[in-house]
Amino acid sequence: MLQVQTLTKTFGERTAVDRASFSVDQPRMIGVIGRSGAGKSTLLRMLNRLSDASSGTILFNGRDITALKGAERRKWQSRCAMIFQQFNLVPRMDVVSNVLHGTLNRRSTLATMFNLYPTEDIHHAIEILDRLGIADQAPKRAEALSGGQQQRVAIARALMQDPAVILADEPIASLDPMNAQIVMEALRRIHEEDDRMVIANLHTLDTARRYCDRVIGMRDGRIVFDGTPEQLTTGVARDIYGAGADFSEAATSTEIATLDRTDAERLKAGALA
Ligand SMILES: Nc1ncnc2c1ncn2[C@@H]1O[C@H](COP(=O)(O)OP(=O)(O)OP(=O)(O)O)[C@@H](O)[C@H]1O
Repeated sequence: MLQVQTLTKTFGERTAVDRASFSVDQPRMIGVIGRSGAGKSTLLRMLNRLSDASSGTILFNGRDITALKGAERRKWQSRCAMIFQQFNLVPRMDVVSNVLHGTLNRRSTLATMFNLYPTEDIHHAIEILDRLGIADQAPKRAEALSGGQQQRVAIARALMQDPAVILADEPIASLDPMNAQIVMEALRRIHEEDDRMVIANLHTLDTARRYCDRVIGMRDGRIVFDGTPEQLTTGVARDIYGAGADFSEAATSTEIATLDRTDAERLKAGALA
C-alpha cells in the first residue's frame, strides 16, 4: 500500500530526514514519536507533498508520489489529508463552510469565490460533523469553538476529501487532556470504521501506545524504531528520545493517563467509602 524508500530531506547542511524507509501493507493507525527536531513534521510534509524530498521515493499503491506534478500532485494532497496542531481553520467563517473547504480541490474558482456549494455537499458536511458529535456547532464561527471542537472541525474538513490517508501533525499538542482524548478517539474511530490509514506525529508515548497499532520512532532524522506498542519498552523509548538513565516516561506523557488514573482512584475511593 505505502512504501517509503530511503526518503531524505536536507535543509542546507542539515539533514532533517535521513534515509527513512518503512512500508505499510494495509490501513493502519501509526504513531510517529521522537524528540523535538527529530524530523517527524518533515516526514509528514513529504508524504503529503507539501515539501519535496531531496532524495528517495514514496509509493502509494505502486504509484510514485514523489514524481507527481501540478494537478496530479494536488489530487494526491486531497487523497492524503493533513491536519495540524493549530487546526488551520478560517476563524471568522462558520463551521460548515470551513468543512466545505475540504472540497476546494474539486471546485471551480468561480464557485469558490461565491461560496456556491452543492446541496448534497452541505448535507454531507453536516453528516460528518454529526458523526464527530459537533453538528450543533455548524452555524457558529470557527473561532467561537473550543480547541477540541476546532480540531474536530479540521478532521471533518479532512474527511470531506474522502482521503485514503490522514496525516496528523501533533493533533493534540494544543489541547487539554479531555479534548486530546476525544480527538484521538475520533481519529481511531475513523481509522477503524472507514479503513483509512492514519499517521500521527505524537509527542507523548502514552498516546502512541494507547491508540496506535504501530509506532515509528525517529531520532536525528532516522527511523530508529518500528514496531508494536508492546515492543515500545521504556528502554527502547529511552533510546528514541536519546535520554539517559534518568529518563522518565512521565516527561513525555500527556495527562490523559494521569486523568484516567485519577478517575480510577476516585472510583475506587468511592467504592471503598
Ligand atoms: N524549512 C526549514 N528550514 C530549515 N530547517 C528546517 C526546516 N524545517 C525543519 N527544519 C529542521 O529540520 C529538523 C527536523 O525538523 P522537524 O520539524 O521535522 O522535527 P519534528 O520532529 O517535527 O520536531 P517538532 O516536534 O519540534 O515539530 C530540525 O532540525 C529543524 O530545525
